[in-house]
Amino acid sequence: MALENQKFRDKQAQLNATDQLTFKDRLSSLSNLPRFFKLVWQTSKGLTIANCALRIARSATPVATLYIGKLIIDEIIRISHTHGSASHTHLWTLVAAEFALAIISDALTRAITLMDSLLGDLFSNHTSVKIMEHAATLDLDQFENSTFYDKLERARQQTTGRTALLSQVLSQVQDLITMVFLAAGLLAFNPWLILLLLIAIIPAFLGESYFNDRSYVLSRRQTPQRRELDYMRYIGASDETAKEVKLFDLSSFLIQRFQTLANRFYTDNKQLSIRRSAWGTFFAMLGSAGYYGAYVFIIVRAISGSITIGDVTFLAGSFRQLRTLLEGILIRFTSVSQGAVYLTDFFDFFTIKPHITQPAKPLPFPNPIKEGFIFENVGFKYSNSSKWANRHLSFTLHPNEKLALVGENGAGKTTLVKLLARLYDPTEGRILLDGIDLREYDLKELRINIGVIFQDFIRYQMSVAQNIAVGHIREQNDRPLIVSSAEQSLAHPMIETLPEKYDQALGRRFNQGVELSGGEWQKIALARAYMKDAQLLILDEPTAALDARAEYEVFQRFADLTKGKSAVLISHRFSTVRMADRILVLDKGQLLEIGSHEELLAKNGRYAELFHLQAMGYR
Ligand SMILES: Nc1ncnc2c1ncn2[C@@H]1O[C@H](COP(=O)(O)OP(=O)(O)OP(=O)(O)O)[C@@H](O)[C@H]1O
Repeated sequence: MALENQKFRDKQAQLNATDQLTFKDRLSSLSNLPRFFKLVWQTSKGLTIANCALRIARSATPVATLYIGKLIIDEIIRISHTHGSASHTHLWTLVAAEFALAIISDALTRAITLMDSLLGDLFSNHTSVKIMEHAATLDLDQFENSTFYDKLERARQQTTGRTALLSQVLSQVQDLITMVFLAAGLLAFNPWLILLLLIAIIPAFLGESYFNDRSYVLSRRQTPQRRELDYMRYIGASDETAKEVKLFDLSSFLIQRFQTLANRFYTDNKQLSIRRSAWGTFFAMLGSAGYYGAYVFIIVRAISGSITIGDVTFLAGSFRQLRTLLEGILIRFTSVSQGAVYLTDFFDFFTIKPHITQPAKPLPFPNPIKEGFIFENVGFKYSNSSKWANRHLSFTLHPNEKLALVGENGAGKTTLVKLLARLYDPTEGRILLDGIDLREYDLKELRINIGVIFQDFIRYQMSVAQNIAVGHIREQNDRPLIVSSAEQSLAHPMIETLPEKYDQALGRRFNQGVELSGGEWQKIALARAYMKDAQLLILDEPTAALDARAEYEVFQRFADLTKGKSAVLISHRFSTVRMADRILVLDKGQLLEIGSHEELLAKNGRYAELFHLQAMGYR
């Protein structure tokens, strides 16, 4: 079975527009259901049990109602044969029983709907949390891969879409039990009726099955476009993009692109829907023919006197209900198996494993760092690119050293610091810390000891305090630490001017949020770096948005604050760069020069060239 499952998965992975799922694939996708129910069970044991119990009770009511109906009719005929002289008590007792049953049955249906919706909401929350938890363990590299994104997207859809699957499977079981009761009556009368029923239903089932396959294949093929459509919808109407959309007058460009995509969806879906509807009508006609065939048969038997009028109503009622139920079950089978196929995507997401993981025997991070970080012929290639972003990098970042990275756009500066923070592992070569491969160290400790602020830091739509605390979220309640971090990054005076100070909500997305300027945001982001006592501080263009005075002050302080620590700075401003102990010049991912400001000027190489170029601009 495991092998079968694996084969099925492999097949899923290769699925493209021309592939179709066979009946066998559908059946094998049902093997996802036990895992699915395990998740449901984990969501709420109480609600799951209550739901099942109510459904079992509800499944017995249709046959009981029909049978009481039959007894009522036979009783009426019996009384009418006596010209009304027989006692009516039994008749009214039967009517009262049917009435009570109708009320119970309605109440059960409503209770089941309630249970379904409660359990569905909880299930959706539970699986969303699971997805977030798992996504948090994955590598940055995996997030940058579009196949991964499609998987994540499909898994996300499952959290809400699959709640329907839950009630479908439970209804399926409930209807099967109901059918057993009803079929028992029909079988006792004439087994051929059951055969007639099957002949009437099977074409409809096969048709439904075929069209569900087609719509699954279509929807899978459309996943990337759907993401693009959502993206268009987002940039067409969001607070973050409104400024540019207005200034560049992008709305008609975006709308046109949205419409082209949306129309393509519509055309593809329309063709399928029309074909589905035409065939559906034909199969429904076949079903009706089967039903009326059986009806005629029952009537003929009643005329010949072999069954009572009560039997006719019971049998015709049973047959009609069985047909509806069986049709429902068969049609639902296709959507259940389709749902189960989608579940494969959901469970597949959880099979994606990160590569950057905790080593089997993690070493404690050295404190203090004694020999520093040594790059040994390090090279790195992004998995979605054939180009080397870094290559042949060999240098040492000494303890307490302030190293600046310089290079043109795309030279590989950010990539280098991502390797230092182990957001990626080198494709070739290795990075040593105190003589031991970085991969040997405890990952959590490593992240605590290396503080990084990237140029594209996130502006969280949360309070000022929370925006700073994200630098070391464990300390989110340590207000004095948050304030002192803000003082160090020079954000404190600005925060003091905000109406709610540290509790001020930032960003416009939520009520009463305040928007900050680019430089103010940058000071807040810088404060994150001071939240933890990291031994290596990495600032990737930390001051690009700061004015000249603020930048000067930040770096005056930075030198003080990073005493006894190593720091890596990325900057395009040479006024900042020259404050570093050494400067590493990168060109196309490779090390071109390394040395102090004076040494590199004396060398008169690329650094000197870039420095003079910028200095000229100020003269
Ligand atoms: N996530 C990614 N996937 C694929 N390629 C990437 C990715 N990020 C960067 N690159 C590529 O790697 C190379 C180095 O990029 P990197 O961001 O390290 O440059 P940088 O020196 O920091 O540039 P800048 O000064 O513009 O910030 C570039 O050619 C870039 O196109």
